[in-house]
Amino acid sequence: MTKSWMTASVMMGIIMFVYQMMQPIIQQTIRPFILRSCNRYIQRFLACTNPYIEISIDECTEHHRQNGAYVAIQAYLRPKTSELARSMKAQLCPNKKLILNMADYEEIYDEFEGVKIWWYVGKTFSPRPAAASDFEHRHLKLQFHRQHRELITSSYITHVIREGEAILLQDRRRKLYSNNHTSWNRLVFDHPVKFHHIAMDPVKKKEIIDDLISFSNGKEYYEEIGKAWKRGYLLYGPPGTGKSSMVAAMANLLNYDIYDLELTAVKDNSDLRILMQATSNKSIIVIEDIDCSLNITRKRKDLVGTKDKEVVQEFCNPSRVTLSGLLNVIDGLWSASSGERIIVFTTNHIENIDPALIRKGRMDKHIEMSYCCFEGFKVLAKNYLKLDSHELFGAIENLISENQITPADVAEHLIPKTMNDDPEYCLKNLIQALEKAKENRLLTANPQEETKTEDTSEISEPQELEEKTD
Ligand SMILES: Nc1ncnc2c1ncn2[C@@H]1O[C@H](COP(=O)(O)OP(=O)(O)OP(=O)(O)O)[C@@H](O)[C@H]1O
Ligand SMILES: [Mg+2]
Repeated sequence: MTKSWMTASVMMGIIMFVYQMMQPIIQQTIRPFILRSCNRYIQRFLACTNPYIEISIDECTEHHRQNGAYVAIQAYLRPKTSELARSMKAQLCPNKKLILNMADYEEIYDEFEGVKIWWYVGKTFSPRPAAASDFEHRHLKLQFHRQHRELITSSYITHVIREGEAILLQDRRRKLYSNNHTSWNRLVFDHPVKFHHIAMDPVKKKEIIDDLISFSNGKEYYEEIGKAWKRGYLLYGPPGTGKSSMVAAMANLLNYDIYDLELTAVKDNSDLRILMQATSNKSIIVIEDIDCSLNITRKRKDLVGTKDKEVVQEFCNPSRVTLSGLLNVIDGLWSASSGERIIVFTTNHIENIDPALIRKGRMDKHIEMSYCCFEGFKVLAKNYLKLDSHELFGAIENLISENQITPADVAEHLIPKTMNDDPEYCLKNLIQALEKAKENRLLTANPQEETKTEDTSEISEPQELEEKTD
């Protein structure tokens, strides 16, 4: 009996000794291993019982940059936030628009193809922030039932980001860039003109709008046919017929920036290449008065010695940009970039432009901006006088069909000059000007019948215009 007690005591002593020896190993490896295994089983158990999946989108990337996906999702959620959230954060944008985002820890739901999805704004804190701004880390968490995993990961997230980007594009302030030798200066582009302000044949206007919209929605189509996603427009017509206004209306319709390229400020072809490469997608690159910008007019040699304003300008022009340089840069830009771009040339003298510059494929659509027609007048009367009809419209219709008057001239007569100028007064003003122009035209056609000489109409007559434009 005593012997067995002694053996047991020795055994206990050995066990205690071995345990003491093993303790550090148990603490450092075995215990964490057991805990990790338990944790994994707990996680698995929870995953079996919790059917929801979460996706987290951080506000900033690892390099402390703003995460584009977060910004786009936030924009997508804005309409739902203002409708559903109970706690929101208000922010004033540079365009003076108030936007509402979800406040921290707020949750809202969304629905996609009949599936319910929850969005939640979470926040974590850095124990050792590198900077004060690094202390908080916000994230958006998306939660959905696991049976919709395929739909959410393959379609919903793409849909959210695409929609969010479209909202951001709509909200952003567009830019107007103008160039010096090799760089662009940026201004906010706030021109208010829209297509409904443009006076022109309504059928032609609709055709242009449709063309622009189908271009801007044509990413897949252009990919499919293997063509760079670009389109060229040539706007031609007399001064004051709305060419520059049309470019602004195009930018407003498509939400594009405008690069107003002044070729006379560009030293040579290589500087032109640098400038063109610095333009961004979703933009209109416009070269105004292309025929006077460069030494590229077709009749340059024939015109030497004349007093034509453009010819003088042409020979004073220090730019060494050439026609072939311009063609190479345009074609190079188109073939090097797949982005959405429009290039517009405007001119008063289409006949002076080298056909190579405006051939189809470079300038896909040639749009003539011409004198004001009656439909155009109605647009201007609506814009300036808020008139849809008036008893004087009949007289104006007849007079407009007999005269060539630019929309700029019509606008000038319609615009009230004082607070007391009512719409009828402005219409009478226009009628008077049109009658004077008609009289003038008849006199010029038949000088013998000259009776009055004091006419000083501001309206351009066809003969005068031809003199100016030749
Ligand atoms: N078609 C038009 N529709 C509405 N307004 C027009 C139109 N054409 C001209 N205007 C008015 O006349 C002003 C001058 O027009 P705009 O500068 O667009 O003409 P333009 O064709 O570019 O002339 P230019 O050949 O001299 O550059 C505009 O600000 C606008 O108020
Ligand atoms: Mg213009």
